[in-house]
Amino acid sequence: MTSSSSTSDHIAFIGGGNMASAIIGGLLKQGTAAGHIQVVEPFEEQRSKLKKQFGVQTSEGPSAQLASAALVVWAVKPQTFKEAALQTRFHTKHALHLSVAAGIRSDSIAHWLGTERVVRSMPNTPALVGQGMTALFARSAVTAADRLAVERVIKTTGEYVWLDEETHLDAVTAISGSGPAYVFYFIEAMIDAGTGMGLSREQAHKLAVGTFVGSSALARASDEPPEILRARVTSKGGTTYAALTSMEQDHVKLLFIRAMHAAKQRARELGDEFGSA
Ligand SMILES: NC(=O)c1ccc[n+]([C@@H]2O[C@H](COP(=O)([O-])OP(=O)(O)OC[C@H]3O[C@@H](n4cnc5c(N)ncnc54)[C@H](OP(=O)(O)O)[C@@H]3O)[C@@H](O)[C@H]2O)c1
Ligand code: PRO
Repeated sequence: MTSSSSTSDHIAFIGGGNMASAIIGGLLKQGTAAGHIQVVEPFEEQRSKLKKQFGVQTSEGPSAQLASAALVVWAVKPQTFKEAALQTRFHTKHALHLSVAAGIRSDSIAHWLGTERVVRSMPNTPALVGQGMTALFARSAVTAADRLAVERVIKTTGEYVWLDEETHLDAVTAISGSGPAYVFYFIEAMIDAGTGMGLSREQAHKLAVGTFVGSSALARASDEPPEILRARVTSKGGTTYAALTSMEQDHVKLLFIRAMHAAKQRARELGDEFGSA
């Protein structure tokens, strides 16, 4: 840390919604004291939930107390980032800043906060169970010690990868940031199909979720690419072949790829729309 930075291990979250909760959950599970976490969250109901679920300190708006935070995690929506930053910047001058916001570029964040010590990230909600995937990008002024401080937080939520190019964060957003929603969408479809075929919802849920968990574990453990793993399931003239042929005829893969391009495009638009200086 630089001489001007806070040396405490206190962390402040600006915005205490879904993503902040997922990271806070990871931090607490890995032994961070709840008293070392403060959350600025304007929504009363959400503040009560955070206090009840995690025992962290909360406040409705930014205050001088934020000065004790060595790290400030920005977990507000892209649409409200600028407003929140301008309200908060006076109290967080000496902190290192970590943004999880989609699209908002580090140039904007550094400008709004008046500091170059900004790391941008794209986590995902499996962080809540310690199985998140996060990509990180550091501005050039971010020191090795700052990177370590960020890694200490992010590794409580799962795995991470550093990116050399900030623009790649938009692709990460489309793949792993939004990715859990695609997985849940396919799980939903499998449950709907299963119940439509006469299984109970409970049975279909167990089968669908277990299939995703098992297949992901197999893909991770295997040296072979997913095409080969898929081929092993697909007996000639069998049931999987029938399903995959149906999907190919309906261009499911193409449409799915197109959907991820739409997500990437939206990340870029969010940066353009809400990230101006
Ligand atoms: N959810 C994900 O899977 C995910 C994954 C990766 C990255 N992200 C990013 O994480 C950020 C937060 O997303 P989210 O899903 O956690 O959204 P969210 O659940 O809506 O949380 C954002 C919270 O910030 C609060 N807020 C609004 N203005 C504020 C201010 N001035 N100061 C402090 N807090 C304020 C909101 O309160 P109100 O509701 O009262 O406005 C809300 O509770 C976004 O930038 C998103 O791109 C999300
Ligand atoms: N959730 C945020 C969004 O939908 C960013 C990635 C996941 O915009």
